[in-house]
Amino acid sequence: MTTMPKVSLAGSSSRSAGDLKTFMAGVVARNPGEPEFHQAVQEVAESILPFVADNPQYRDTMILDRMTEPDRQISFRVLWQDRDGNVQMNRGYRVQFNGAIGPYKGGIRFHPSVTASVLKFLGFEQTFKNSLTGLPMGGGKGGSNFDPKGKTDAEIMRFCQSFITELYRHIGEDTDVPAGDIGVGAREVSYMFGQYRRITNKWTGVFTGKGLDFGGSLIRKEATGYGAVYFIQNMLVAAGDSMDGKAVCISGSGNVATYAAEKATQLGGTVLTLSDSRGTIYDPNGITPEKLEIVKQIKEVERAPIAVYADRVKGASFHEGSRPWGVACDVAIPCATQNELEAEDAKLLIKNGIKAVGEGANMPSTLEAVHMLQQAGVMFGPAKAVNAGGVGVSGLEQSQNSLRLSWSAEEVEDKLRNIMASIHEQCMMYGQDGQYVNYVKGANIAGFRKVADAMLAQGYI
Ligand SMILES: NC(=O)C1=CN([C@@H]2O[C@H](COP(=O)(O)OP(=O)(O)OC[C@H]3O[C@@H](n4cnc5c(N)ncnc54)[C@H](OP(=O)(O)O)[C@@H]3O)[C@@H](O)[C@H]2O)C=CC1
Ligand SMILES: O=C(O)CCC(=O)C(=O)O
Repeated sequence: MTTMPKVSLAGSSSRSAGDLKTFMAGVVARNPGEPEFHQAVQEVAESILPFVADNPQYRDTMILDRMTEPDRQISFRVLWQDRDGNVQMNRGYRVQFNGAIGPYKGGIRFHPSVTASVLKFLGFEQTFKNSLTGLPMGGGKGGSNFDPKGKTDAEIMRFCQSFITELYRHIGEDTDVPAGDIGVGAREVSYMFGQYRRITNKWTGVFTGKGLDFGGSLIRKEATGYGAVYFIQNMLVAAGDSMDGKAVCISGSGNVATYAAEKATQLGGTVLTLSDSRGTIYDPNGITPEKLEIVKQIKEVERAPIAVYADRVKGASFHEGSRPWGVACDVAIPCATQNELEAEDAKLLIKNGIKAVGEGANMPSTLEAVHMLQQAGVMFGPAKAVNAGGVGVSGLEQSQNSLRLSWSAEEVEDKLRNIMASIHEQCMMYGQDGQYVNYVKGANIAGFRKVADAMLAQGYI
């Protein structure tokens, strides 16, 4: 039997096993000025460090420290021409966070708030999430501070083409397979895929979330929202309850929010809210399937603000600048962006008798809010488990592309349901704390083990 020598890292002072404060001091020293990344690492470290302390093969190799360091990250200049003929410049990024268990996989985000810190937090989270799906996918994330809002279709296309003219050399079906995220849907993925194909003269499954006529998978568009609600349904069933008859508050009105609302309604819930960066719409009568078609028309076709819903639907109101969390509900599904559910919001939810929170967005709750909800005994599903259905179906899209096959919607949704049930089981296995299931701990430990074991088996990587 061989023994691994101990590893030390620049910026990591020696610490006793399980010492969160010293661990985080090392992370902050190595990654200054990256608050979102620090937050994501801390959320993981809080539950993993005690587990690592009990397992010498992880403790002595400092594997968690190693997992906080991306395999590589690149940033590049993106020049594009606007509608008036002016040259505009943005910054593009790809963080290839961890490739131990498969090709890098994760979305591309176009939003003015994109920074290296935001993409590192997303790539770190993605590594654990992809591990939980059971599919061979490493973690990555990319994007740009480009703001697609108000841009013409031609401007979007020129930006996507320019972005890929640099990024194409770093991605590939067996290397790194991007997809959509905030500000990047089928339109943007298709422009990027087209430019990749033009440059390389290859048709490969290098992107997921493509158009259905050229390799996209049925149910990919719906997968993140549907998967989130399947996960929440699993949590409720495990507690002897179900989604049926529940009042549901959802934030956001993009891809994840829309299809979370659709599935929650199909399972018997009543969706009361949606939102966007301008405010919240409240519909006390519930957003029925017919009204959800109005939402899709507003958001997917007209690309207009969700406030328009209140102009078109009798009884609905728009609340400028407010979040949905003050509306009394049984289930809350934050589906917009990071840190959109803070301590004050958690307090309101608890006061109004919330039963379950499932994170559809990535890291939508602050650490303080998570702790408050857990201490109040609320079922809390973390993003890396709850929203893993999107990347799960992306993995299925990769399989279909490799096989040169297309599966039916029923077949894909069946597999999605199984993936979400399996993630729920893994969380239960590692997260049971007496009567309470700590899904944060469960998801972190289950996701961590597979990646850590793969890294250790592959040597010093
Ligand atoms: N798409 C996917 O498959 C997956 C997405 N996710 C995560 O889900 C979340 C939503 O992504 P997705 O639905 O794809 O993105 P979309 O771009 O389709 O929608 C984003 C929604 O969030 C709102 N939003 C964005 N930023 C803010 C903000 N600062 N404050 C309030 N509202 C905001 C947007 O409003 P507005 O239009 O006004 O900006 C919009 O309604 C993200 O965290 C993403 O990382 C996770 C897994 C997979
Ligand atoms: O489908 C994918 O590859 C990525 C989805 C994603 O970006 C995410 O899970 O946050």
